[in-house]
Amino acid sequence: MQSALINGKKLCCSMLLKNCFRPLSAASGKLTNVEINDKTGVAVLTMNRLPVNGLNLDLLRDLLQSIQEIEKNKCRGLILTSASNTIFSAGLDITEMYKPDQERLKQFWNALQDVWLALYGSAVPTAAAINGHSPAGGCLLASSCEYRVMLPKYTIGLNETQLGIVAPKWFMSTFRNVLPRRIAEQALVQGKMFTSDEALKVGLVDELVASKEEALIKCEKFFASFSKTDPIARYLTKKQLRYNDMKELQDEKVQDVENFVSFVNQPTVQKSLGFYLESLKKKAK
Ligand SMILES: CCCCCCCCCCCC/C=C/CC(=O)SCCNC(=O)CCNC(=O)[C@H](O)C(C)(C)COP(=O)(O)OP(=O)(O)OC[C@H]1O[C@@H](n2cnc3c(N)ncnc32)[C@H](O)[C@@H]1OP(=O)(O)O
Repeated sequence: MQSALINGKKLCCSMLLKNCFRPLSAASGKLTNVEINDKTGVAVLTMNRLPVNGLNLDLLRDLLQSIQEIEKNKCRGLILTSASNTIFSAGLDITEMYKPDQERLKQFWNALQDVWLALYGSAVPTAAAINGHSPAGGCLLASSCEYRVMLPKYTIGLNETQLGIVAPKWFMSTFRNVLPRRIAEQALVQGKMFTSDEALKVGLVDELVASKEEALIKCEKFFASFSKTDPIARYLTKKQLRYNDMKELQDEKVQDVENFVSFVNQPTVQKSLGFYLESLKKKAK
């Protein structure tokens, strides 16, 4: 039986998951759910916008609120996962970008920036239990965490170029923080979607496991590996390592929204998004 060291105590892994979760009510919005493991202090943040966890403005706002509440509660770790059995997140909800309301489009991008800044820069250690496909924005969220565990037979990657769109610099920095530069460059220009096995091989994910329960246990073990590390020293080290990536966006936040809005509104981009949405719908029929 697997076990993990939590607060200096050796605990059987099934004990880590059974009967010890309580909801963090302030953080549970309509589209996210947060539960804290009372034994370990680890929060599980579940995206619950089914069927595909498309990141629309509302889900992004709920995610931000949840991440902030988890930080406020000084949880020992944050595990990001999905309520779906097959999709971690389908990435940005394309309907937010196709024929958009201009004011909402700005708010949408601003919300994505804020979620990224909060997750990438979180003082609480972060991990992703990737229990399904994770394209584009889904991959961005997972790659912003410090550790990733994935289930087999799914795909993950930044596929923007395949959609005729260009991933912003901070998407690319997030990828480069995880992958060797050459692999990141090749994957980004190709818009490559990695299978779970390929993702493990290149280091886009840290481990593969057979079930969501196992993924959560692995994430708990990752957090337990910090039991002898000073939490403030840990956070300040992470902060320094990620400082340049975050500063780049913080300094250019307004310009970044403008770039996004102007890019998305280009007729050729609108056309690509329209075709893509149509192809997704046809596939669903
Ligand atoms: C010159 C330099 C300038 C630089 C400036 C920078 C400016 C920035 C540019 C903009 C960057 C924008 C970045 C975008 C990142 C993204 O995240 S884009 C989204 C990418 N996502 C995808 O490509 C995923 C697409 N979906 C799928 O591949 C599949 O749906 C799935 C594998 C996730 C799930 O498959 P399955 O289980 O078979 O479900 P489906 O039947 O396909 O889907 C069910 C249902 O959901 C709808 N849907 C799926 N994904 C999305 C989505 N991302 N958005 C909206 N809707 C989605 C799908 O159409 C089905 O709907 P219906 O049931 O038919 O209504």
